[in-house]
Amino acid sequence: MKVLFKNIKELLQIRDENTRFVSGKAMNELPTIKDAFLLVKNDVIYDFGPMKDCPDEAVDHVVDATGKMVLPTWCDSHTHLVYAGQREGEFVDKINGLSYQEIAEKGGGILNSAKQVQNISESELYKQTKTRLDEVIALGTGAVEIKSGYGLTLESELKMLSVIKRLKENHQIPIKATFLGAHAVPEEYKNNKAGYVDHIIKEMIPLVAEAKLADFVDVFCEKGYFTVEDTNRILEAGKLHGLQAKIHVNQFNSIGGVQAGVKQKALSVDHLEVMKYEDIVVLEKSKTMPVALPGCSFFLSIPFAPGRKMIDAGLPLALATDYNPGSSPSGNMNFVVSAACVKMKLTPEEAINAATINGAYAMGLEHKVGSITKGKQANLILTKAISSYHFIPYSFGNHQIERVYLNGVEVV
Ligand SMILES: N=CN[C@@H](CCC(=O)O)C(=O)O
Ligand SMILES: [Zn+2]
Repeated sequence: MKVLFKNIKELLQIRDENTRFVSGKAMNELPTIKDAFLLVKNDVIYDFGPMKDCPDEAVDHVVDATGKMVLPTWCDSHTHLVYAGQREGEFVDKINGLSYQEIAEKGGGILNSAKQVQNISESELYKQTKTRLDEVIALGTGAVEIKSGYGLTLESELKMLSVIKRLKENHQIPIKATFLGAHAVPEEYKNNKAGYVDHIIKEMIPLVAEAKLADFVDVFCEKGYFTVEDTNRILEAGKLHGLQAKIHVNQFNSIGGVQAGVKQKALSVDHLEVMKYEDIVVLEKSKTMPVALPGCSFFLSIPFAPGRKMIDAGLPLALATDYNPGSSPSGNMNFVVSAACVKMKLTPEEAINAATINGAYAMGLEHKVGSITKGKQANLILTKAISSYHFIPYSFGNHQIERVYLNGVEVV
């Protein structure tokens, strides 16, 4: 199957295959070609360049992109898409003055979602999640990471991971699965957190890894959840079973989670709303991708990750939605890109890099998606007719997507 996009007003995020991510000053560069063509052959980007070099060959389908732009689909490297029911009651509690921690203390929060996941069938959980996945694809997401962590029992964690496995089988976009058994301490272990950590290490991780249900291991390293010591122990166990780390750190407190992530060679450290000087410094010498989640900051009214500071210090940065029922009930990467510009003072170039190539790296998918590169999967956004790509983050709360293509085939 051959598809030719021609007369593209501007083709965004052109990279060679050696660019794995961009950092520091380079984040402010977004390589483009104006008046371009792009040829898809057999699901992948086969060729692209200026219109004057457009090949004159028979194709199955031509897309005339006059006035419109083409860019790689968004890479959302941090989501909790698998959950049951909703938690809008907590949203109202929050409006009425309760904090995230206070809601968790009275049985809401992650434990509320865990109860709902424990009481739902796998097929119903799959159905609810598939709807959300289809929605985010329509919003331009073309690669996604999905975590467990609302099961908190072996059976329910496996249920969540099995749902992710089925999504992988039935969807065209690359999906990575992360085991997040250490998301919260379940009710049964309320007075025995060490017992739960042991259960994760001795029973859960070996089974999950053996069944090949996860690509990564995650821990919510935070006061009231899991300590740095717990985190190190769990990540070591994950490593022994072939699971690389991607962890929740510094959402409310800087307690050494970033340092633990770097020590354990985590692929990413995510949240980072509260960053000390030493947290930024330790990342400078690592290959760990910092991931900011502006939707969570917006929804919980907590600080935004200091993205400007991190990029100015020479770091890379990725952006993700954190789509989940408690702290970010939205999987809209278009909003995330806008919020990063408005609230974190990223330029449109930095935000687009953070939401594409750097997001791909944060999932270990940079060889497959995240840029317009020959041989990468042809997961593409065709915008509406827009005056410049700055209009993408500028038009916040809206989106500029006319069509989404997966493997070169129009899906929306
Ligand atoms: N912070 C920990 N986990 C999720 C929120 C989970 C929830 O509130 O249900 C997050 O990434 O924000
Ligand atoms: Zn999260």
